[in-house]
Parts: sequence; C-alpha cells; structure tokens
Amino acid sequence: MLITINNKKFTDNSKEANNEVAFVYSAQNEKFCDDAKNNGCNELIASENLKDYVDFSKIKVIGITGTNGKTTTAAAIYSILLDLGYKVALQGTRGFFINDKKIEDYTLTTPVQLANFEHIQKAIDNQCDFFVTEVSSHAIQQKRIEGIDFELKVHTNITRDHLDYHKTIQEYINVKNSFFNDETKKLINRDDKIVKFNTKNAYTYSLDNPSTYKVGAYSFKNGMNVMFSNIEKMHSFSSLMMGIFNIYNLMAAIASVHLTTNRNLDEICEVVENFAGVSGRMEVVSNNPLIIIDFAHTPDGMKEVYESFNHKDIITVFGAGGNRDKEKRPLMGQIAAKYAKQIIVTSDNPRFEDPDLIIEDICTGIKDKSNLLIEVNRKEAIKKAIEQAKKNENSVLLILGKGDEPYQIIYDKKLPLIDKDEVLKHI
Ligand SMILES: CC(=O)N[C@H]1[C@@H](OP(=O)(O)OP(=O)(O)OC[C@H]2O[C@@H](n3ccc(=O)[nH]c3=O)[C@H](O)[C@@H]2O)O[C@H](CO)[C@@H](O)[C@@H]1O[C@H](C)C(=O)N[C@@H](C)C(=O)N[C@H](CCC(=O)O)C(=O)O
Ligand SMILES: Nc1ncnc2c1ncn2[C@@H]1O[C@H](COP(=O)(O)OP(=O)(O)OP(=O)(O)O)[C@@H](O)[C@H]1O
Ligand SMILES: N[C@H](CCC[C@H](N)C(=O)O)C(=O)O
Ligand SMILES: [Mg+2]
Repeated sequence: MLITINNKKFTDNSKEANNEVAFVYSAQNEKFCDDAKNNGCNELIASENLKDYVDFSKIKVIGITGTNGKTTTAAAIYSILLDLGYKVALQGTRGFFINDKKIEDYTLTTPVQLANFEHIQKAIDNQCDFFVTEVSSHAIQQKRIEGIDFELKVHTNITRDHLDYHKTIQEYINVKNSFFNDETKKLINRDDKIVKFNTKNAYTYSLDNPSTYKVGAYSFKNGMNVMFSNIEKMHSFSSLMMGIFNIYNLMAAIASVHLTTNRNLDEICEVVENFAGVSGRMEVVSNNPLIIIDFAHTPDGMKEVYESFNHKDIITVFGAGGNRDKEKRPLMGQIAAKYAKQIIVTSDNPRFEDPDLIIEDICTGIKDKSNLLIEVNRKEAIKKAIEQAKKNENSVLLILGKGDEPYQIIYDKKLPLIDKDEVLKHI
C-alpha cells in the first residue's frame, strides 16, 4: 500500500515504488528490493526506521492484545477517554474511528505497518491525544506494529485461537508473550496463568489473584455492579453489560485510562456506565424470548458466554469458520454439549470448505446427540432456534460466532447475512 506522511510518500509494494515513492522493506517483502530499484526507486527504508517519520511525542498509543476481548476493551477505553474530554482515535476489527466518526471500514484487526503509521499520523493531524489499537497475534508475528512507541500495552487473556496460522499453541503463546517482553508500561490480567511479561513497569488487574486493580465484589442485577480496590482505596462502577468476562474488559479499560491519564479513579468510574458495549458482543436483541448475539468463536469464548447463563435453559446456534483452525471445532461442540439444553449446529463462514464437513467436525465433540439439530442454512437454523425458544419461558437463545459481521463468506464471495436481522424477522 502507498501512504503519505507529511508530504513524503512510502510504499511496501515494489510495484508502486519509484523515484518519488520510498520502498519500505521488512522480512515480509525484502525479496522485492531489487524490483523496487528496477522501478526507479532510490530510497529504500528498513521497516524499523519508519518510526523516524512520525512524532510519537505528540500522541499516546495504547495497544491491546489477547485471544478474546480486544475489541470490547479497546472500545471501552475509547468511550471512557472521549467522555473525559480527550480526542481519541480507535483502530481494530470494526474499523478506524476518530472522535466517534468512522473513517474506514476494515477487514484486518491490525493493519499492515504502513497503514498503522498512516492512521497514527492522521490521528496526530486531527489533534488526537490518544490512539487506541487492537494488536492481533498475526500483527506481532509479522511485525506490523514495528516502530510504534506504545505508551501502554494491555493484555486481556491467552487461550487458543489461530492455530491454522501459528501451528502450535506454544508458538501462539510465545508470540503473544513477546509483546510484553520490553520495559514499556503494561497492564496484565493477573488471573491468566499463561501470560509471561517483563515485570518492569507492569501493573495488574484481576478478580481472583492479588493485583494493582483488584475486584473485591460484584453483583449482576440490571447489568453489573463492581467494587474494586487500588492501593487500599475502594472504588465502584456500574454497567448494563453482562458476563463475568466483561468485568475483566471494563477493569482493563478503567485501569488503562487511569495509567495513561492520571485522572482520579472515581471520575473514570462515573463515565463507565455510558459505554453500552460493542454491537454483536453479548448484544440482547430480544427480551421475550431472551435472544443474545455474540461473537464467541473459540471454545473458551463460548464457555464464557454459556457460564454467564448458568441459571437458564440454553439453546445455542453456532458453526465454525472454514479455512481456519480445525482443531477447535470438536472442542466447540464439547463445550456446547456441556452447557446447552438444545444445540443447533450450522454454518459460520464456510469459505472454501464444505460446510457439511465443518459441521461433522464440530459434532464429533458432541457425544449425546439427542438434543442436537443440524441445519446447514444459518438463516433456517436461527428460525428453528427461535421456534424452540418461544416454547420455553426459562430459555435463553445464544447465537454465536458472527457477532455483527454483515455477511457470510462462501468461497470468496461475501453474501449478505446479519444474525440480528434474521432474529428480528421472527419475533
Ligand atoms: C496470513 C497473513 O496474515 N497474510 C498476510 C501476509 O500475506 P502474504 O505474506 O501472503 O503477503 P504477500 O501478498 O506475499 O505480500 C507480502 C509483501 O510483499 C509485497 N510485494 C508483493 C508482490 C510484489 O510484486 N512486490 C511486493 O513488494 C506486498 O506489498 C507485501 O508487503 O502479509 C500481507 C501484507 O503484508 C497481509 O495483508 C496478509 O494478511 C491477509 C490479508 C490476512 O487475511 N490476514 C489475516 C489472517 C490476519 O492477519 N488476521 C489477523 C487476526 C485477526 C484476529 O485476531 O482474529 C488480523 O490482524 O486481522
Ligand atoms: N475478556 C474476555 N474473556 C473471554 N472471552 C471474552 C472476553 N471478552 C470477550 N469475550 C468473548 O469473545 C468474543 C469476542 O470479543 P471481542 O470482539 O471483544 O474480542 P477480540 O479479541 O477483539 O476478537 P477478534 O480477535 O476475533 O477480533 C465476545 O463476543 C465474547 O464472547
Ligand atoms: N465468524 C468468524 C469468526 C472469525 C473471527 C476472526 N477474527 C478470525 O478468526 O479470523 C469466522 O471464523 O469466520
Ligand atoms: Mg477484535
């Protein structure tokens, strides 16, 4: 891609490089350096030197990584900072935003290095005080975040995902942990047993283990009420959001804002209530019957959602994405079987795989098939699940995996399908 920073042009694609456009090379594209030169380019810049072109003293960058909760935590930080009167940019799975305005739609959670720098410069040009970004494991591994001077690095949790790309869970864990190797100020979830980090400038949050920001008590009535301590002082906040994992996400957000602004914690807690959550994440789309849409697409993400509804009869609809981690499929089936009264297995984004075979993979994890229904057509599956939900007053219907994705990917085509719209057709 070609970008302009302060009137200077850069590209990471040798085909776009010439005597006016510098070629930025990294492990990803260094094999094309000669091609860039052949195209008349006489300025080749190593990716680690790109940082010399952006003035990081003008903006505080907050990066959030972890298997789950990046988008939610990033959005909460963004919302709190905006409410406290700061100018803020946000970049992640849902796009690129500046001060509540959507600037770009996205396909990647963390874009390539040049796009990161272009966005940070755009945020600086818009006088933003903060740049909040999700950091995916792909981005760490491919050094898409190289040269970014982080003010704070935030960890949500490490479970399993993306083994199609990282091959082994250990490699995935190593990549995630490598983000926290240096002495940058960092905020770590103390209840995660997997994370390893450089303890210099480390702060922690938790529900179970001792930490800097430690939850003491919480209750779920009309959302959540949470009390936590920081240096022996108690603070509290309320939110309409649900799920224990959202307590973690909100604690991470509150602590992040505290660590980067030095504002008083009570002042921060007061505006947490204004954050209504991210669409497609634990989103209640109907109260009677109770129907919730969530983006959980890993065994752990699903478990977290199901555990939040232990007191209900769970009906669940989900599938698994094609051409992605296959090993997670039976585990997803297993988790659903453990918690749900009625399971409807359907398609997610089949991509280039046969949807029936993906479903078969999931079903190998479901030993007792008596409450299992297979419906390959996602729209039909949702319709059938709603019929079931209407028959049971104590039910909750949990439709998982796609959140607010506006399409279903079949081969390389994106066909319109929005879980929420399908639900609204039948209630
Ligand atoms: C698997 C993966 O991550 N692939 C990424 C990888 O692709 P690639 O190695 O095939 O790239 P490539 O097309 O060979 O090009 C490599 C480089 O050579 C350059 N090039 C290429 C040809 C040429 O003639 N001259 C030249 O200079 C290109 O401009 C590019 O800079 O490098 C590309 C650019 O550097 C990325 O765009 C691409 O992301 C693809 C699109 C992708 O789908 N990635 C997904 C899996 C991803 O990153 N997801 C994460 C995780 C989301 C989550 O947490 O759930 C994300 O951050 O979104
Ligand atoms: N802190 C958490 N711990 C465990 N599960 C969570 C947590 N936060 C969210 N989840 C689950 O993960 C799903 C995805 O949440 P979110 O979009 O915030 O994560 P993400 O890390 O950005 O995901 P992705 O990498 O796919 O973009 C949610 O819908 C929810 O089911
Ligand atoms: N419904 C989705 C969830 C994908 C989440 C995404 N961030 C990824 O894993 O690439 C799928 O599997 O297609
Ligand atoms: Mg995300």
